[in-house]
Parts: sequence; C-alpha cells; structure tokens
Amino acid sequence: MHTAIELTELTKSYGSRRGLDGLSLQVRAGEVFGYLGPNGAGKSTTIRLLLDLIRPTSGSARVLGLDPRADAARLHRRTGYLAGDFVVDGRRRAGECLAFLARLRGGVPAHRITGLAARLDVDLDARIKSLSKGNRQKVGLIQAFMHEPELLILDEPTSGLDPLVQQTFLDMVGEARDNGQTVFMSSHILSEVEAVTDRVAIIREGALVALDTVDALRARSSLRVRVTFAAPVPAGEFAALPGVQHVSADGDTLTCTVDGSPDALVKAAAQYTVTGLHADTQDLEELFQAYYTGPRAA
Ligand SMILES: Nc1ncnc2c1ncn2[C@@H]1O[C@H](COP(=O)(O)OP(=O)(O)OP(=O)(O)O)[C@@H](O)[C@H]1O
Repeated sequence: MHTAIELTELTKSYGSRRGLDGLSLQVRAGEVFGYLGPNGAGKSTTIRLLLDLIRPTSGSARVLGLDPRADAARLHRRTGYLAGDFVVDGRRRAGECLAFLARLRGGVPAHRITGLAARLDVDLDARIKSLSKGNRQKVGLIQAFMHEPELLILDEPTSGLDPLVQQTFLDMVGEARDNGQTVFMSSHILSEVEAVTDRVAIIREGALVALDTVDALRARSSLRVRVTFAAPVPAGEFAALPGVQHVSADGDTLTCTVDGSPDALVKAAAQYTVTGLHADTQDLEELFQAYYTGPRAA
C-alpha cells in the first residue's frame, strides 16, 4: 500500500460555517507530512475527520486503506493520535494513564513507556493534574508513539514544548520514519517542523493553497532587490518589467521584488549607472506569511 491517507473533496460545514471546503490530498505511506495553516484554517477539523471523531458533510477520507467510520476500531489500533487538546483524568499518575492506554492498544512492552519517559524527562509517578502544560503534552506524545503505530496523527505536537524537547520530538519523528511509519502532523509554525517534513501542505479557509517539499516551496520565494544608481531613475519603467513587483524609488535607490529570472531587471538597470546592488531571497517564514494572507490560489 503506497497511500496512507487519501482525502477526496472532503467538506465539513458547521452550520453556516465552513470548516473544510472540498479538500483533496494524498499522504504517501512512510513519509512525514506537515499540515500547516493559520489558526482556524481547518487543520483540527481534518484530523478529527480522519479519526471519525466528526463526520464529513460530503466527500470521503481513506486512512491506511480503511474507512474511518466503518473500520474505526481496526484503524485506531494501527494509529497513534495526539489531540490538540490532549486530556486524561488529572487525578491519575502519568504511568497509570499510560499503562491503561497501553492495555487498550493490546499491550505495549513496559520498556517502551519507560524509555520514552526517560527521553522526554517525564516523571511517571506524578499526577497528571500536577504536571505543567508542556509535561502533559509529553505524556500525550508518549501515548501516541508507544505502540509504534503504522500511522501517527499529531495535532500541534510541538505546542508547549521547550526547544530542547522539540528537538527530542523531531528525533522521534525521524526515527519513526526510519522505522517505516507514516507521520501526519499539524502546526501553524513551519520552522518547528520543517527539519523533518518530507512534504508540507498549506491550508487556508478550509482549502489547499500549496503542497510540495519545503525545498520546492523555498524555490518559489521572490528575490528582494535594491539597486542604487548614480542619479534617480524612472520607477515606472522598472514596474513594467516581467516578474518585477513592489517597486518603490527613494532618491537614487530603487527597491522591488522579482519572481523568476532577474534578467530583465538587470538589463534595464544596466541602461543607467549602477553604484550599488543588493539582492536576497524572502525567508521561509515570510513566504508562509504570504501563503497565509495572500490570494487563495494553489
Ligand atoms: N465545533 C465547531 N462548531 C463550529 N465551528 C467550528 C467547530 N470546530 C471548528 N469550527 C470552525 O471551523 C474552522 C476550522 O477550525 P479548526 O479548529 O479545524 O482550525 P485549525 O486549523 O485547527 O485552527 P487552530 O490552529 O486554531 O487549532 C474555524 O473557522 C472554526 O471556527
């Protein structure tokens, strides 16, 4: 089986509100897939649909080749799920909760639980209610990873984790991939997950706006250019060039962005006396901001 998750025209309406709007995408078996989008984009809605915690208004989802609704019990045994709002009985000790969840999953070797707890620095004897938000999140991660499921579905797994623990988490994800497991994880911050993701989908207002590798998305970044001339130049002439946008002139300095080749810009600038030239690419976070706020087009 080469497809771990397949969404076809998946739509979820909450009354008149649209949670998800005809979303189609495929997650390949064995990949680490980042699911990104701003708050309210529909990430948790998608994840809840995958686990049959809510039902679609129309369209369909297949997970590990199964129907989330008809095959829910079989599917839940083969997946590890971390909810965005992971909650367990606060009066119980972390170790008791994990042992209980391990039994529900048909048994997990004790060393898997203690090993993950040691790695993430979780006190298994502590009562859940005494744990900080970050430590509760770590208990959530342990229960998702402990049975080495074929598919991990993680909703905002890095939320509340300090940078050191985030790195441990990323290592765990990398090891899961090496082990042949598939990881589908949501985040609204690309930099927290880009190091381990094979591909990322960016969604906004319930629809897909981009799906590619991080490198390919990076290659789509615009070039930011600042040219200084010996004397002021007519900005309009540059604004008309292919791919050149956001042109502004300040005295003898012209700034703009360029999509694609800068050839036309360089040739136009060469008609005048150039005294300085500076060019750099948008950083990834800026690019993502553009996806989050720019026109809704894939
Ligand atoms: N139970 C619900 N009832 C009504 N509207 C809902 C419900 N759940 C989600 N929505 C709406 O659906 C849209 C998508 O929400 P969702 O929680 O899936 O987004 P998200 O991408 O996970 O956001 P966040 O990053 O803030 O968790 C939002 O507009 C939200 O207000």
